[in-house]
Parts: sequence; structure tokens; C-alpha cells
Amino acid sequence: MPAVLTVDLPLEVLTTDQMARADRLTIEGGVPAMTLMENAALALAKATSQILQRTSGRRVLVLCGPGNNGGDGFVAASLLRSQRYKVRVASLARLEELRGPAARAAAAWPGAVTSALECEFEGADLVVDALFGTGLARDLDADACDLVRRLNRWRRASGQNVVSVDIPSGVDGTTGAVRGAAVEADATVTFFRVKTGHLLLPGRLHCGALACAHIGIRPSALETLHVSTFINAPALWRSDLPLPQIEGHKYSRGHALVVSGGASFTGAARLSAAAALRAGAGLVTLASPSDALTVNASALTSVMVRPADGARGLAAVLTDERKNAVALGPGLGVSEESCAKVETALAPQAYRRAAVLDADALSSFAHDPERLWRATRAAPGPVVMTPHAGEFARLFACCENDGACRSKLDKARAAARASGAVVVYKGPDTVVAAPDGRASILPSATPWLATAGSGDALTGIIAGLLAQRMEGFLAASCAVWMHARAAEIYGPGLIADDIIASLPHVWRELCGR
Ligand SMILES: NC(=O)C1=CN([C@@H]2O[C@H](COP(=O)(O)OP(=O)(O)OC[C@H]3O[C@@H](n4cnc5c(N)ncnc54)[C@H](OP(=O)(O)O)[C@@H]3O)[C@@H](O)[C@H]2O)[C@@H](O)CC1
Ligand SMILES: Nc1ncnc2c1ncn2[C@@H]1O[C@H](COP(=O)(O)OP(=O)(O)O)[C@@H](O)[C@H]1O
Ligand SMILES: [K+]
Repeated sequence: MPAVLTVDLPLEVLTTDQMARADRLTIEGGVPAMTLMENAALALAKATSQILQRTSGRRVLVLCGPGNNGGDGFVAASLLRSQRYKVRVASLARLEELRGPAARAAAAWPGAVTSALECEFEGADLVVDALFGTGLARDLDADACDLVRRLNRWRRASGQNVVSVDIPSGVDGTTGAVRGAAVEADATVTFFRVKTGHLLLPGRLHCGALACAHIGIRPSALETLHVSTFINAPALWRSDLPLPQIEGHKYSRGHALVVSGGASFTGAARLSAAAALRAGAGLVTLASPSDALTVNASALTSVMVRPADGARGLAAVLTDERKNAVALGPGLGVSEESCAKVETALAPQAYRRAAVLDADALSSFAHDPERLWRATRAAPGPVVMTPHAGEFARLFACCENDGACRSKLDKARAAARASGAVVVYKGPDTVVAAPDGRASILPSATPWLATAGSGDALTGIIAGLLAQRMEGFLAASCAVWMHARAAEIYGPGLIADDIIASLPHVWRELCGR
């Protein structure tokens, strides 16, 4: 998928069940199913024709499936034919098996229909994939898998374009999983709202450029769907973004405390501390074990350093109420002492202190996650946890193995519910989930982010935003986006320090100056 961090897509993201309800409500409200299908086909034909004009192609092969996704294909085929493209149609089902609007769409197609299983791709300049959409209910059978794999091989060998209707056939629209085999598309035109399967891996990698078309479903349909999943884009959190005020001062921008590891593990916490400052915290202090004080102090300028040995030392530093956000984990070490430090940082207080837990602050509880959750649930302020897949598996095995958790999104939500914390489940499709059920999915991220210290920088950005009193879920979502955008702006060759150096460019974009 091309970079879409700054592309406009509607924020709400639906499951296939929610989309089916939106369809049903609209049809019950008086919009005929055929009208929705015609609108969907119009958008599809427009996108297809734009690609054909760009590539000077004229010959289109439309592959139609047994449901309404295939119906969209038949209507689009008729539209493209009326625009004088040379269109062939191949169907997976026998025409007499089609029902409802799909049957009517097929009956209105004036040309021949061949069998999709036997069709040749040679001679096509573009293939429209209208085999399966949001109604995919099980794995593709062997014949359909074979067809999809042949299509993918032809696309790679010929360099021609494939446009998928609604979702690449074979991708589960809700989980993003591949059900046997899945079409690799250059572009996907979906309808009304993006589905979770478009954003979660591996589904996202099959979509190509994703466009979302209006087909006559009113946005008010969203009210009855209780949508709680959103694309992680500035529109989600921009109005809550903390900006320095003319009448403000450094203390009004918050004071983040980052906890350093021992003498040979200090770099990670320094990255977090620098990132917290760049994210806008007015002050950042590094709480350092005495044996690491010199190395930390000699490597820092705008970040302050204070001695703090063990959990007691940390408690002493934290008596200063102005230190309103604390970050622990990077370089902390996996140990009982780290557990004690986390419990100290989360200890109930009369004032609201936010916390970010990453890396060793999570792994130290791998043998007893319930102990961590007792602390996170009792914490006086928002808690954000930032596990990568390995840390998530260690800490949230119960959510990993729960049969009801079918996707990364489900797992992150279950983890947030269990812990009472905001969970940032990192990776190329980072999911942020809040205990109240809200979730965001990052729509793209450069793989250059997979570099040592990158997660430490993210921890710091979250801490910096929390110090400025941004709400937990929004702060975590915003930090994940800023981190990815900083990397996107910097480009190839990125190392963790560059993410931090690139943050002023991200701020400039967000502030519009
Ligand atoms: N509703 C609306 O108003 C609008 C809907 N729109 C369009 O409709 C699409 C949804 O249509 P849909 O619900 O008919 O499902 P669809 O994706 O075509 O597939 C279901 C068919 O496939 C079958 N089937 C399933 N899995 C299978 C498998 N593994 N292997 C083989 N067969 C399998 C299943 O049969 P069954 O499970 O009953 O055996 C059924 O026949 C949506 O993506 C959008 O493009 C737009 O026009 C806008 C308005
Ligand atoms: N392939 C990838 N594509 C995009 N982002 C990635 C990829 N791999 C990792 N990331 C991101 O990079 C960061 C790595 O964090 P983490 O694994 O904790 O690294 P470290 O421990 O070295 O700091 C996370 O924000 C993660 O989402
Ligand atoms: K499709």
C-alpha cells in the first residue's frame, strides 16, 4: 500500500458484520439494494477507467463471484463496455445460481459469460476482481485458490493491474487473514467505510492503493453501529494535541520522568528521554542508578539527571508531584527489582500521574501478569503499555489463546480490558486499544522503523504527550502516528535518533507552520 499516513479516508472502520448492518438499515430505509450496487459499480468503473487511461489499456477481464461482490462486477462490466472498453466477463458460479441484485446485474450484462475457473488472463490489460467481498464466509476451496494464485502469477509476470472490488478476494474483511489464498491487488475500491481487514496485516498488503467510495449509505447509519475502531490519523486526535500557550511556562507543559537502567544499559532510556522532550514535555528528568550517573550526565544536556537507586530511590524522586508522567522499561533489565519499580511508579497517589510501560517493565512480569494488572488497574492516572509481538505473547498469553480473539485488534482490546491500561500492540499495523473499547489502527508505516531503539523513542513520545495531559488513548494513538510520520519524512537509512530529530518536522506539519 502506498504511504497513506496523510491521505483522507473516513475515520470510522467497520467489521463486515457492521457493514452488512449498514447495508440492511439503508435498504430498510428505502434505498433499493440495486441502487447501492449501481453506485458501487459506478465508483469501481471510474477507478478502473482512470487506471486504464493512465496505462493506455482497453481490454478488461471481470471475474465475478457468486454473491453481490460479483453483482458489482457485472454492473461495472456493463458500464465499462458502454464506455467502449473491450470487456470480457468470467463467472465462478453458474448464472442460474445467482440471486437478488447479483442475478439482475448478470441478466443485464449483454455479452457472453465464460467460466472463471477456465479463463485465460492473456490479452487483458486489467483484471477486475469481483469474486468475494465482505460475504466471504469460509476458506476458498481448491479451485478458487488455484484461480487466485493463477491471477497473482499473471499479474506479477505481465505487470498489468488488478483492481479489487470492496476487498481483495480471499482476505477476511474483519481480521485481515488470508482464507486459503488472496488476490494481490494494485487498487481496492471499498464502499462507505474501510473495514478492519483492509488495515490489519496481511490483508493490508493485498489491497494496493485503497479508496473508499460513497454509495448512498448515510453517515447517520454509523450511530446505530456503535463504531469504536478508527484509522489512526490526525483527525482522530488533532483537536486534543497539546500546543504551547503564550501565557504558559515549562511546568505547564508537564514534567516527564524516565527511569534509566544500570551503567551498561543507559542508551535506551536516554532515547526515550530525548523523545519525550521533542514531543513537547516542558521538562524531562532521567532517574538514574548511582553507578550510571556519570555516563548519563555526560551524555545529556537538556535532559536533567537525578540519582535513584532501586524502588526506594524511585519513590523518593516521585514525591515531586510535578513529575506527572513516568516511563519505565527501556534498558531497565528483567528482574524483581524492575517489578518493584513498576509498582512504585503505579502506586496509588492523591494526584494523577500517567505512566508508560515498555520492554523490561513488561517482560519482568511474564511469570505473573496478574500482578502487573493489579498495579495497572489501581494506578491513579492513565497507563499505556507498548508491547511488540514477542512481549505481547509473553504477557497476554490468555488473549493470544482465547478463541474469541480472532485478530490483532481483538487481542489488543482483550489485553486492554484485562489490564485496565491502554495497550499499544506494535508492529507494521500498530493497534492502540483502550479499556473502554476504543481502538485505532495505523494505516501504514515504513519498515525502516524496525531498528534498535525505535520502540524506546515511541515510549518517550507517549510519555511526552501524557506529561502534557493528553488523554491516554489519544496520546498513545497520536504518538504512534507521529513516530511513523517522523520515520516516513526521514526516509531510508533511518536510525532511532533520526526519529527524534525528525519530530520538529512532524510538529510543523501538524501545526500548519
Ligand atoms: N449488500 C449490499 O447492499 C451491497 C453490497 N455490495 C457488494 O456486495 C458484497 C457482499 O455481498 P455478499 O454478502 O453477497 O457476499 P460476497 O462477498 O459476494 O460473497 C458471498 C457469496 O460467496 C459465497 N461464499 C462465501 N465464502 C465462500 C467461499 N469461501 N467459497 C465459495 N463461496 C463462498 C456465498 O455463498 P454461501 O456462503 O451461501 O455458500 C455467497 O454466495 C460486498 O463486498 C460488495 O461488493 C455492494 O453492491 C454495495 C451494496
Ligand atoms: N516492519 C515494520 N514496519 C513498520 N514499523 C515497524 C516494523 N517493525 C517494527 N516497527 C515499529 O518499530 C518500533 C519497534 O519497537 P521495538 O520492537 O520495541 O524496538 P526496540 O526495542 O529496539 O526499541 C515499533 O514502534 C514498531 O511498531
Ligand atoms: K473482491
